Amino acid sequence: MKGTMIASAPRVPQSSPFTSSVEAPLASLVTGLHLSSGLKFSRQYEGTVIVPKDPVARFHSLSCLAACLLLSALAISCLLVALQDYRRHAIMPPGPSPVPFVGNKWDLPLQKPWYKFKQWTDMYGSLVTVWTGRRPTIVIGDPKVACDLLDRRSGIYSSRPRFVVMGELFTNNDSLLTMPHGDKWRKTRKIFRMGLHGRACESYKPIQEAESQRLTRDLLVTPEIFGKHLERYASSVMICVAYGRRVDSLEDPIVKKIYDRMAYMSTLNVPGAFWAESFPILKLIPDCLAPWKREVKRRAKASTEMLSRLALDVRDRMKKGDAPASFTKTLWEKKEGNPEALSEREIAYATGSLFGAGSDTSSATLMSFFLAMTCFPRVAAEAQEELDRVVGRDRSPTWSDKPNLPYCHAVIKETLRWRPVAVMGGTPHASIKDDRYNGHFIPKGTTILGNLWAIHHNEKYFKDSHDFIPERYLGSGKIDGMEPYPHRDGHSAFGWGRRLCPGKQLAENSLFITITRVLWAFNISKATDKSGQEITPNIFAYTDGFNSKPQPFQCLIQPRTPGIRQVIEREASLGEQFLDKYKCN
Ligand code: HEM
Repeated sequence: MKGTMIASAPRVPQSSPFTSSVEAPLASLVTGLHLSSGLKFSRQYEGTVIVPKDPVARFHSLSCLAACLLLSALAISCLLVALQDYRRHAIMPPGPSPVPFVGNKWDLPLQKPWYKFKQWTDMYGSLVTVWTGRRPTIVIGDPKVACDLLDRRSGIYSSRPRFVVMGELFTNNDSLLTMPHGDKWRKTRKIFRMGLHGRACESYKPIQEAESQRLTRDLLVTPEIFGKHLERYASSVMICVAYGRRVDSLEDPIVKKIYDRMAYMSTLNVPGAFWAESFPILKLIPDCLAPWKREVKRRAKASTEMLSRLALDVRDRMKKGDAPASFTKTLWEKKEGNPEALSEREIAYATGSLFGAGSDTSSATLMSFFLAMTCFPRVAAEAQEELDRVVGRDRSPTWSDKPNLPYCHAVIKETLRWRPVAVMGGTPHASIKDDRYNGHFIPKGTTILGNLWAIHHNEKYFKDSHDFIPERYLGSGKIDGMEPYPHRDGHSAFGWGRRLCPGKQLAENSLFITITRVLWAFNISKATDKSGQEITPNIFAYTDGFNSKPQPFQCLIQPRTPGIRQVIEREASLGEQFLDKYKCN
């Protein structure tokens, strides 16, 4: 008690930090707290204030008291927040126990989280809540629940979570993939429908056909680099669809630039790479103090310039009358005299989204098909029997054969189910309204992941789910004892509801024309090592990341007959002739 004096409230000196009528009671509380061990609290209520005599000690004492008060306030707020979170945890779907404020950060694996999420689905049920800090993510592991929420209630569950760095800073949310639900998304989505569905989609079929003829010849000449051929095929189709120009090799400067952009974008979405994702306020730090932000903006500017150049090049070719049909051409045509149409920048970004969303997904799915054919030779033999019966050996399959090839069609569906490239369901959804489902509360702003690894390997719907069995999709589609899949496609590889992949039709056409051609043309089997032993690829060896594809593996790709070899050569020359108009210097 040394160095303090007791004074009555009206005598608080004017120089005191607590002078106003509001602050005076606060002063008494502060002081009371500081000295609570030696003074009776009742004195506060008597209006007394305890002030140290010595000004330095007094300052010291007051600042300690202020710190104590702040700490106590902080502790109380933390407690209240933790209590509120505890209540939220209790009413939301179950999941691994979160640590206050940290959530399940330490439970989350750094790689291939879909495995862990499936384990949690098996433990906790079809809806699992995982907390990143205080933000909930609900992981769906059952197809019926995914359809109930993401399809049937798509008015609520069709937004995207906030992507501070990739969405807001890098693309200004001009990329459809990360665009939140709203008018801009609706307008862009409409444009995608117009440019990729129905008649537009039909107009791209000749490109897909000619490119698949070229792919078949590539596989004939250098089968050992089949993975590269599949990537080139998918890239060329996407660049043709997007800009009306094809690419002959993955070394094409345009492809390299686009791949470089995609590689950079994938670094922006790595969890934990940017503090601004957890603390969005950091986005407001001035550029001069945030080198990371300067770099993102520099790359964004270069990216916009590249995409704009590609889009403007189409417009220039249109003026010269030298632009074949393409998505960008359609957008420029719609822009003519229509003030509501997309701006130049929006056109550049809309078309820019196509390549990122469509090339890797298509080539990865085709890689999975090759893996399945290597490991399940019975299936390839069944499909070839169908192809020989329907198509014969004098020509390769074409679009008109589609209705007569149910087994091949089932192979395509089974590929999409067996190893979905967007293994976590693609970009997560987010809810825009509080909701309830099966007695659980799902608050507005919750991130929702449809974990396709759990959904497509849910044993209630798919027996022996890691076996490649196209017969699941034949007949009634209902296998004895199995629940019927709640979506008519029999899988959810293209996502759900209003966010369903707008390139689905285009992708399905690509898969049809390439898969039937490859099966018609080649025998795919296991490669052998130096001692003649068969090499069996690991059907679980897949890459990590947003799109998961098979790790490189070996297989033997051989033409089925000498006659087929000749047909491949002949058709590839016709394909090359058609593709001439898509060549760009
Ligand atoms: C096998 C090939 C493909 C697969 C498996 C696939 C799968 C997906 C999935 C799962 C989503 C997320 C859906 C959701 O959020 O519910 C998606 C979105 C999207 N896909 Fe695809 N996709 C493929 C090919 C394509 C192609 C060829 C294009 C373009 C021509 C494309 C363009 C898009 C776009 C723009 C989105 C974002 C839609 C939005 O956020 O509103 N995709 N895709």
